[in-house]
Amino acid sequence: MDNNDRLTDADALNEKEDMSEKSLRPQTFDDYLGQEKAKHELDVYIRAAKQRKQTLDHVLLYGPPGLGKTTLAMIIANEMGVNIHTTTGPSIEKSGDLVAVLDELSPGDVLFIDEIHRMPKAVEEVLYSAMEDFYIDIIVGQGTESRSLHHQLVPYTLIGATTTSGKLSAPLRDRFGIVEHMEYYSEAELSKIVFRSADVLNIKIDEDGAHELARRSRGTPRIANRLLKRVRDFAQVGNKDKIDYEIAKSALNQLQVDDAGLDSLDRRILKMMIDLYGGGPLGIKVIAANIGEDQETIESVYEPYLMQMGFLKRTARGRIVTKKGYEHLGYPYPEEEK
Ligand SMILES: Nc1ncnc2c1ncn2[C@@H]1O[C@H](COP(=O)(O)OP(=O)(O)OP(=O)(O)O)[C@@H](O)[C@H]1O
Ligand SMILES: [Mg+2]
Repeated sequence: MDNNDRLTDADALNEKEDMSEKSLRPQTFDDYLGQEKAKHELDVYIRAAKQRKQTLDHVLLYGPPGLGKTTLAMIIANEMGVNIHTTTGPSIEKSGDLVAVLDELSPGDVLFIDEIHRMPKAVEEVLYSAMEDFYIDIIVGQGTESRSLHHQLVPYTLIGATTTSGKLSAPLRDRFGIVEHMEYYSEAELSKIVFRSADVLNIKIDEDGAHELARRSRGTPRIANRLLKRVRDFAQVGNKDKIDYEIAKSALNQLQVDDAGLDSLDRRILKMMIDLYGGGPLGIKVIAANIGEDQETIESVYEPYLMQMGFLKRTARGRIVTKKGYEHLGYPYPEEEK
């Protein structure tokens, strides 16, 4: 099965969906639901920076896809009253690309680098001084003729986003004054997000319908929004003018999202571990090889949610399926020592 088509895949969207995401994207802290800790801290730092008439310190946002990192970066720029320039780690191939991006900034602007852990090492090293002291040493000429030019930059705020902070080198990580971890959303928060999105998209949904969607959205707003649109299709075709519990439930079942929000690939991981390896312990490489997904995706997308749900546990010897995981799949739990 092509994993890019998976409904609960929170990763990058095609352009069409991205367009409608824009209208769903909250613009202010008030509209940005959940993430109370990050929101509160950022609100304090932003107000303090504004009072001092300084740029905001560099911010690192990390957490699984679809939890609102890009949205939060845009809100930060918005609340600071500055422009945001957006790029991605892998698209900055050479240090020259980075210089070009930095030279476009006006004083105080936000530079948002998505997937910052995938920036080439050579570029990353140039970024160190650009972050710390707002300058870059540019090497001109070749061999013995080469010399370095001190290139001054305007003060700016770098916001980096990454799905796993462990992928970031220590020197880069240390240069972020503010580090915020994005949490999975609670059902109550996701319900509110579903209501807000339904309102924006002109979809009628009742309390129980919204709750059912929220419960099965992997704690992830992007998935909640996507499921909402698909469930609306089922409601429309079934001649219902409002999404209620029954429609939400039957649509989500047809979409193969189970009542813990697990999709077919989540379940395949657990099943494989039980059927082939007695529930573990298993190394991440073996899991990735058996599932046919790359290790980074397993580690940043699937594993965090399975662990959050308590279906998977990390031990010193590797990953194991928990009793709760066995029970969720309807397998008997082998009671000997695990
Ligand atoms: N706190 C929130 N409140 C309401 N809607 C939200 C919130 N966070 C995210 N969303 C919705 O979820 C969508 C995805 O969020 P966003 O693109 O910011 O995620 P991301 O963390 O940047 O994901 P990725 O790692 O894939 O880049 C947004 O378009 C928005 O509609
Ligand atoms: Mg993003």
